[in-house]
Amino acid sequence: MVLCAVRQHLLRGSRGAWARFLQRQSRGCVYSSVHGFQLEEIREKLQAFPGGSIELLKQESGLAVLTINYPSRMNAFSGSMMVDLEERVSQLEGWTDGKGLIVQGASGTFCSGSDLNAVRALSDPQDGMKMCMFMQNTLTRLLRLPMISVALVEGRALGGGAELTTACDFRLMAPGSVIQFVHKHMGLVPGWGGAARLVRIVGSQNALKLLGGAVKVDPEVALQIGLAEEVLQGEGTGTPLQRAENWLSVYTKGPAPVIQAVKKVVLSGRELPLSEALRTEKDVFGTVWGGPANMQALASKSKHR
Ligand SMILES: CCCC(=O)SCCNC(=O)CCNC(=O)[C@H](O)C(C)(C)COP(=O)(O)OP(=O)(O)OC[C@H]1O[C@@H](n2cnc3c(N)ncnc32)[C@H](O)[C@@H]1OP(=O)(O)O
Repeated sequence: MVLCAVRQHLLRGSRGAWARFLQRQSRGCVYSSVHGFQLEEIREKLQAFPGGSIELLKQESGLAVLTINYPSRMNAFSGSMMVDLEERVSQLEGWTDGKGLIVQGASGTFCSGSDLNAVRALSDPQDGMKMCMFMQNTLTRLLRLPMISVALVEGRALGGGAELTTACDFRLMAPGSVIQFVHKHMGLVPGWGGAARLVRIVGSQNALKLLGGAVKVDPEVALQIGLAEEVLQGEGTGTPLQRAENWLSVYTKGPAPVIQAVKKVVLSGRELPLSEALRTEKDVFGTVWGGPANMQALASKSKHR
């Protein structure tokens, strides 16, 4: 089992509840050496397909912006960007002040999936499986970050790009944007965990329609089926990113330990059997009970009218 320094840190001290949750969930990853997954080997293979980057901007407010940046290929994922993403997720795992995350694409479009040049070169099934395991691990860790995450979809989210949106807690769509699981047209199914997550977000009937028909999902349909939370209307009220930040700020207002605890209890409820989820909730509760925010609220005799 490869365990990065950040997650080793999480396994210690005051973050015991979260550490136990991650332990139960294979330390946040799905695959390890037990499954034939060799992190360094696949990293090296992916690095052979360079281009683009994944930018991370952490703000003092506790909000971070992750940008998929390869505009000349409509922000397709090169191999080196897959490695970049894994590194950025590690940085976010170690961010004690983090409360919220927005994932966006550069230059007004989200992401057109994996870079078809890399896909062609990695068309051997064994390589495909390795890439798939690598991205499943990374996107699972992204979804399990102890902060509230939003995919800001402008332009197109295609293939792996559509899968990436499902690794966030919420999806906000700009007018005219599209989420499309184009895999069927490529003779594929999702491999980055997008199908499993999509079923949990929109239900199996809707997921079957979206994957089976490679349907172009516009914001209105996305709202109807619960894929998107909101369409970011409002010309003249700032950029889509500013509007997404405003939307997210409602949920990230307050001290980081409390926001992180909220995400942790929801995540354990979503992922664990009830008895285990209840035990995790108790553990997380113990980290905020009698904590600074709790004591301050009690001292100010707050009323919730
Ligand atoms: C498990 C993962 C599964 C996957 O993700 S498989 C990949 C699924 N994605 C795709 O098949 C997207 C293919 N691309 C397209 O359909 C179109 O390029 C797209 C995104 C609708 C944009 O169309 P247009 O606006 O007409 O622009 P365009 O086609 O001229 O594209 C601009 C430049 O971007 C490139 N591009 C777009 N998507 C790419 C991709 N995924 N991999 C590699 N290159 C890609 C495209 O080749 C073009 O480059 P160039 O200007 O011809 O050098």
